[in-house]
Amino acid sequence: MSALGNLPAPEDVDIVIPTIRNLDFLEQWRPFFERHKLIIVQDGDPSRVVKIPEGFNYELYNRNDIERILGKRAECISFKDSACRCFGFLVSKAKYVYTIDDDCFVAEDPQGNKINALDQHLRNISTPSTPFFFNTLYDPFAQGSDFVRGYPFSLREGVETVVSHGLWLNIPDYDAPTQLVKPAERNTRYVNAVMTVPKGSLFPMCGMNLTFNREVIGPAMYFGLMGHGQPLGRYDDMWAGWCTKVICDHLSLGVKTGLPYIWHSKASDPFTNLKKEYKGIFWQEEIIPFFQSVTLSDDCQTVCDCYLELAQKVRDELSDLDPYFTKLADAMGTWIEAWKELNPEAQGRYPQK
Ligand SMILES: O=c1ccn([C@@H]2O[C@H](COP(=O)(O)OP(=O)(O)O[C@H]3OC[C@H](O)[C@H](O)[C@H]3O)[C@@H](O)[C@H]2O)c(=O)[nH]1
Ligand SMILES: [Mn+2]
Repeated sequence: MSALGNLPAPEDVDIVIPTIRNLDFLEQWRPFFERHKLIIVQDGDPSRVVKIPEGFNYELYNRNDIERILGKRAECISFKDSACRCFGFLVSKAKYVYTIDDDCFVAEDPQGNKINALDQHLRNISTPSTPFFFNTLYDPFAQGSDFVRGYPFSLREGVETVVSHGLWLNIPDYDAPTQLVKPAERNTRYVNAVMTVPKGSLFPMCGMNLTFNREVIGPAMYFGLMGHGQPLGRYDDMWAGWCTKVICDHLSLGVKTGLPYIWHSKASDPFTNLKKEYKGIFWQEEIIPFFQSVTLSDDCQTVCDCYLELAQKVRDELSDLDPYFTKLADAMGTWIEAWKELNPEAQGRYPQK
């Protein structure tokens, strides 16, 4: 089946970029980005001037803006960590968000064509996902693909796709221990596939090259408390991904991963990363079984309701692991309060079925 949904209009897609750098990388993306609004979340010193190439339509927010807009609720937005990007999700008014790191450039496919990552994400998210039964020819809605023999016809309609997770050539998104033992490893494998993450399976969501339906799953895309004053780093996107996937499974919404690729240019320091990650490396051995065992009640009416129920479960079941999880559960609640105040129209509806 090659049903390619109608791609969203430029005004329906905002691009959120967290940054402690300058944004020269945008020059490479200009053909693909310049019709979209950029929401730039400037982390670190708010007095630093961020150089933004001419010709882009952007909103720029620094820590002072975050505190001005959110007041006391700003405490749920991380400082000195890329997790700050979720503030951009909060203030966007677009149906879709694409978030990308400022050291990610336009990649080329094996034929040497420049990859319009945003276009591929929008194709992914504009066609259904198939979480209930794995299609061995990958995404059946991609051009030149279909459902294979034996695939139940009753399941071929699929479900609404709300997340499209892209990948990275050159510097892969490895954790610090892997970076340390494989410092020279570069990802040169271009796998031409998009697939649905099956229902009941979690996945490590990376925020480097990610698109989602903000109106539906935005409330679950809280990049957890990291960075300054927190015991953890580099688990912000992972936390958002685990919460999102549990809620998507509950609401029969779809998550796809695979194409598009971007070219990730900078390997961050593995020793710094180890200091940020190390608690997460053993905590996640308890966190993953928690998310795998979570069941959400049927009377949750919206993603916001699901998220608040999930936050309560975090508070009840993970606080013995470390008091941090009580703080994180509180921050999840604050996030939803801020979301509801700034986005009353986007509570994350149940699928209309
Ligand atoms: O304190 C900070 C540090 C960075 N940023 C911005 O976040 C983006 C990612 O930063 P960087 O490329 O230095 O980190 P990586 O290790 O490559 O990124 C991975 O780990 C962190 C995130 O989860 C990220 O998505 C992963 O890919 C970049 O735009 C920095 O400017 C920041 O805002 N504050
Ligand atoms: Mn990077």
